[in-house]
This record gives sequence, structure tokens and C-alpha cells, in this order.
Amino acid sequence: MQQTFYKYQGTGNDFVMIDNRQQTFNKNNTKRVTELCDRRFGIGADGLILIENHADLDFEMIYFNADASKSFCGNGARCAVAFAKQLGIINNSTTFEAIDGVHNATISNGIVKLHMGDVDKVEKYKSHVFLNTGSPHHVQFEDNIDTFDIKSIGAKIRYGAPYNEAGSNVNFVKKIDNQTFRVRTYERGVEDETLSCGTGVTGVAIAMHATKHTTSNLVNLNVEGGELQVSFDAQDNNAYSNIWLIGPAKLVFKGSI
Ligand SMILES: N[C@@H](CCC[C@H](N)C(=O)O)C(=O)O
Repeated sequence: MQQTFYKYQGTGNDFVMIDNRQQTFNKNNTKRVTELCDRRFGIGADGLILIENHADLDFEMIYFNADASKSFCGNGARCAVAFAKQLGIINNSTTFEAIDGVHNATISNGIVKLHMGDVDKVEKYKSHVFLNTGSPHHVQFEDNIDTFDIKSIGAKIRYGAPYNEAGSNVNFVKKIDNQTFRVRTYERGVEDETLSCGTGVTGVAIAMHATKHTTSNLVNLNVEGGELQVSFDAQDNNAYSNIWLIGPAKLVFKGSI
């Protein structure tokens, strides 16, 4: 049977999107997920997203990495909001469910503002910070960020102790000014650098604030695929709430396979 799909991107993090409200896609078929995400033999994407009906909320987002593993995806969620608007499921604001819980979002002129889950723990080490923003993130400074071999060093950290097989996403950061950071991310589940990672830049913004590299609670993040913003409220106990990820989400093309 032919499957209609849409290709979306959020600052270059790209996704195959499927309207699965009629259950036309078998979500247990992980082989199909990896085939569709394959850049040579399939459509090609960093991940695949299903939009499904939800009993109480506007929709449910089901996210798979390109290797069919599951986690929360910030850029994918922003694209899911744009896709739900295109499908006529929502207007300019929404409440939906994802693997990490319920999210609110607004969309205006192609810019999606997504409410992220609270971060209640920021682990600070000598060389890096670790935190979970819906997905696990290792954050470390890298001065030679433009020439650095993100894929091989990222993979070593992702597969090494203490993360091991379960892994972590790995973000390399260079400070531009008090409110602006350049970020490159190695993504678990894609097992390569992606052009942007929404949960990653959220983690970077909070890590930079927690380690006093920024005093601002609105941070600009320059990634390979464009620009994102993260705002948040810092609590007294190193916890963060009212976290918003802001940036563009665009339809690239529609097809059937
Ligand atoms: N690209 C995503 C993160 C997707 C999940 C991640 N690869 C993981 O497995 O933890 C984003 O925009 O947040």
C-alpha cells in the first residue's frame, strides 16, 4: 500500500512526518522506520514522526530516531506542531502528548514556540555538564568548533563511560557573547552530527546559565542549520522551569512511497 508522507525540517534537523490518525502506518515495524529514514535507499531523515489521535489533547506525537530508537525530540515536536496546523488539527496554539509528557506550543508565521519539560537536575563536572531536557545531553566547550571532528569525538563520548550503550547526545559549545553560543551536536540514534538538536540547544542554554557563562534567561543558539532561542526561569536550587524552545519549522515536500 502507498504511504503518503511529508518531509519537514527545523533548523536543518529533518523528519519524515506521517498522519497516522487512521493507523495506516504500523508503528511496530521498526525496519520500515529505518528504511524510510535511510538517506540512500529511502526518503532520508534524522527521524520519523507519527501524528496520532489523542483521547483528551489535540494529538499525540510518536518520535523515532533514524535507527528507530525512541526519545523526545524538540525540533521534531516543533515540526509536529507545524504539521498539525497544516493538517487542520490545530490553529495557532496546541496541547499535545509526547514520550516525555504533555507540551504546549504556539505557532505564528512559521515560528514555533514549544514549552519544554522542567529540568530539575543539572550535573556539573570539571570538563562538562550533563542534564536531561526530554533527552539526555552531555555539554562541553570546544574552542575549535569549526574544525573539530564532531562525529568521531562525539561517538567516543556517546559510547564511553558513564553513558555506554544507552548513550547520550553530545553537544560542543563555543561562547560568542554573554547571550549567544555556537553549538554542534552529535545525536544518539542518528549516530552522526545533525544540523540542529532542539533538546540539545535547550540543554546548552541551561548548562551555560548553571555554570555562569550567561546571566541572561533568553539565550541565542547558532547551530549548523540556523538559529534557535531558549528562554527559561532559574530556580534557587539549580532547577529550571518555564522553558521555551523557539524557532522555525518548515514543510520541505510531500510524497508517497
Ligand atoms: N533531534 C532531537 C533529539 C532527538 C532524540 C535524540 N537523538 C536521542 O535519542 O536522545 C531534538 O531536536 O531534540
